[in-house]
This record gives sequence, C-alpha cells and structure tokens, in this order.
Amino acid sequence: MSHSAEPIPMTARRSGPLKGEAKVPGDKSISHRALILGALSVGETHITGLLEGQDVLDTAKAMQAFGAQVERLGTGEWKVNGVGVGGFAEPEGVIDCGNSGTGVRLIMGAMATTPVTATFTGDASLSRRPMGRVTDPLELFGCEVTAREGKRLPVTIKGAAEPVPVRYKTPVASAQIKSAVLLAGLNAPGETVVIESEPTRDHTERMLAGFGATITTEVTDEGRVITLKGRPELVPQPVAVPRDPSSAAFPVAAALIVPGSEIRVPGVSRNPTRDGLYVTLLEMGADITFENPREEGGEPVADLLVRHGPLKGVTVPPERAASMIDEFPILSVIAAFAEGTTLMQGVHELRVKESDRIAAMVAGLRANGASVEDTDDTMTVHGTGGLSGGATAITHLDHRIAMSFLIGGLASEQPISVDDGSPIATSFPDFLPLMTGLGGQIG
Ligand SMILES: O=C(O)C1=C[C@@H](OP(=O)(O)O)[C@@H](O)[C@H](O)C1
Ligand SMILES: C=C(OP(=O)(O)O)C(=O)O
Repeated sequence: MSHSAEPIPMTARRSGPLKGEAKVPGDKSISHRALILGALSVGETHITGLLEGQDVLDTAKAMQAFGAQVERLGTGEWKVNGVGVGGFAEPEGVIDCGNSGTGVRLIMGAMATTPVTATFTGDASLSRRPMGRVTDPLELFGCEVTAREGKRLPVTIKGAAEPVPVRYKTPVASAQIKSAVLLAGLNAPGETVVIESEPTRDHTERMLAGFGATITTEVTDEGRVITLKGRPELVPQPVAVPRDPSSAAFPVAAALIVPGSEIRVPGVSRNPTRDGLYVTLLEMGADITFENPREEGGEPVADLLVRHGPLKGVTVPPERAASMIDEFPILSVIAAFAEGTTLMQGVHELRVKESDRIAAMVAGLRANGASVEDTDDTMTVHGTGGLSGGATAITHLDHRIAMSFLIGGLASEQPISVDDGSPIATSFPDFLPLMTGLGGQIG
C-alpha cells in the first residue's frame, strides 16, 4: 500500500535539553529479510522486534500474496509459515511495494527463479527509481522481464522455469542488488556467486547462514566474493530484530545538537557494515559511549549514551559511504551545527534513493541558512555551529529528508518546517511521540 495521499506538514521548534530513553524501532533491513526468508522456509519462523513501518508491512502483504501465512501476534511479534524455496504461488493481484526499494528489489529476486508471474508497482517515489540494476542480473537466471521506459516500475517478471546459477559482479555498492541475486540463487541449481568491490550491509548473508543455507564470503583482490549453494531447505529460526542504527541516528543527532541533552538509546545494532555514521560522529568529537556490548539475534548490539557537546567538521572518505548510506541526510544537518567544513565523498548513490537526497538536503539547508555545495558525488557543509532556520524544506516523499530537517529545527534559531511528514511512517512510525517524549517540540 502506498502511504497517505494527503501531505502532512510538520514543524520543529528550538527545544530545551533532551532527556530520557529512546527506544527506536526494529531494523528495517533485517525486518524485510526476516519476512522473506520466513516465507521461503519450511515451517514456522517466529519474529520479535519487527519494524511495523509501512515499508515492512508492504513486504508482509507481498509474502502473503506469494502463498506464505503471515500473522501478527502482538507488537513487533509475528509468525510466518513459509512455502519453502521454489514454493511461491502466483499472486492474484499486483504487488504494491509502496515506498520501499528494499521490498521491491528483494522480492523480485526471491520470485525470479520460480515459475510464477508477478507485476510490481509502488508510489510516485519508487516509480522514479531504477530497477534495471536488479532486473538485469535477474534476467541472467532465465526470467523474463518487462518494464516501463528506463527500466522503472511497473515491472512484470515471469520467473524462470529452469533457472541457471549466476556469477555477478555488482556495478555499484548495493546490498539490494547483492541480496536480490542471492535470493534468486536460492532456487537455482549449483552455486550462485556475487562479487562486490565495496562491502555493503551483510544481513542477507548472515540470515541465510542462520536459516541453514551454505554460504561463504571470501575477501579477495576483486572484493568480497559471496558464494551460495542453491536449493537448500531453509530451516525456520527465531529472529530477534535489533534496533535500527539508521533510525537511532535521529534521536542521537538531536541529543548532539540540542544544548544540555543526555539520552540513552538501548539495543542498537552495531553491525560494522552499518556503523559508518557512528565512526564519523566520534571523529567529529561527539560524546557517545557504547555500553554493554553484546550479541543479539546474530548481530552485535550496544546501548548508546549520547550527550551534547561541541562538534568539528570532518572529511568522510568514499570507502565509508556504503556503511552509512542512509545517514548522510542527518549527517549534513549535524555538520551545519559543527564548527568547520564537513566533506562527504562517494555519495552519488544518494541521488537514486526515495528522492535525490543530495539535491533535497542542499535546497533545504540553504533555505534554512546553511552554506552548502555539491557535485555529482560529494556534498560539503560549511558548519558555523548553528542554523538560522525559518524555512520549509521539501521532502519529496522521503522519510529521511523529513526527519533530518525536523531534527535540525529542534536546535535552529527559528523553527524549521517540512511540507510533508507522512513518509516518516514508512520507517519510523513512532518518530513524533518518541521525540516529543524526550522533550522535543515537534508537531
Ligand atoms: O539492503 C537493504 O536493506 C538496504 C540497502 C541500501 O540500499 P542500496 O542497496 O540501494 O544501497 C539502503 O539504502 C536501504 O535503505 C536498505
Ligand atoms: C533508501 C532507503 O530505503 P529503500 O531503498 O528500501 O526505499 C532508506 O530507508 O533510506
């Protein structure tokens, strides 16, 4: 389902110190994968901590359409009765993935090597995003693809009746491409190999191994070589979804820029393939401590203690981009509150997210008084230790743009508004109550 058609304007105002505990929702990437692997297993997968954002709910609905039984047992607690690898039924209707690139691309991969036909759609944002990056490698398995001009949605895939395994080097650093190919490889005989020159989030590999697939990762001169043995029987596993480091970034940023703040964010994933923002913040001089490090549900997690303090501008190297790809919008806001210049390199992929995130941040930050520049592959913010605010940022159906500007408004001189906060529900449905609970003035 695409989210509400009615825009919901929101405004954030300069707030007093933020205090308390921020229990951010479950990890979005892991939530999608838990539902999809649950649907491809034989038997019952029990999930706790699932993100109940619209993106993930759309994936749950899609798994039902392909024949899995998906049931909500309580808050964040779900069970999936799967149909097994190669067991997807042909869906009756169109699969609407709403705003979710991860949902549509991973599900395309999961069905491409099963002899069923499905048509995928999404909202206006998803319909602008490139799908050829996934359908091109999927065609190598033997499926047939028809798409709108420019390889955009709607896309129809006729799954391969006799799939062949594939060896594929990803042309851009993308966990969605890697995951789509691996999921397609599940129902191909023999070994499917994905080679990535830059490491990207590894949740698919971790979870496939957890569900009993034979999968190995070798670090070579070419990059990471991931080899999956096809046609495993996936065995259901309990999945405890850790809290999302990409969502945690918003209250963390707020605590760093609102004077006098001190907050705790418990149980956040510290998977090294997702940790780039936190590495960067420490380099900026942020006061963050990682307490009680432990392993939960196969992922390293820790409790974050975050305090306001002075920040300085830094250079973020291009090889770090993949490990913080969704965090650049909020980093650009934090950078405006730092002293000195922050240069973000290797960020061209931001141009094909829910919006062109570089263009959206540059426009909104400039309107609110920041000095910002961009090239195709970089974004530069000249921090002055504050932001004047006073303008409305355009969010272009992009949850991260909306949340980033609202966080900026908690510490800017004048309020900051966004034209439409409704997309926030795709990844962080409780963003407003959580932030107001810490003392933030947003509404
Ligand atoms: O695999 C995933 O769960 C994701 C991968 C990233 O996209 P790309 O693979 O397009 O970089 C990220 O931006 C997205 O939010 C989630
Ligand atoms: C890019 C994102 O998600 P997706 O690609 O799944 O739409 C995101 O959540 O920032």
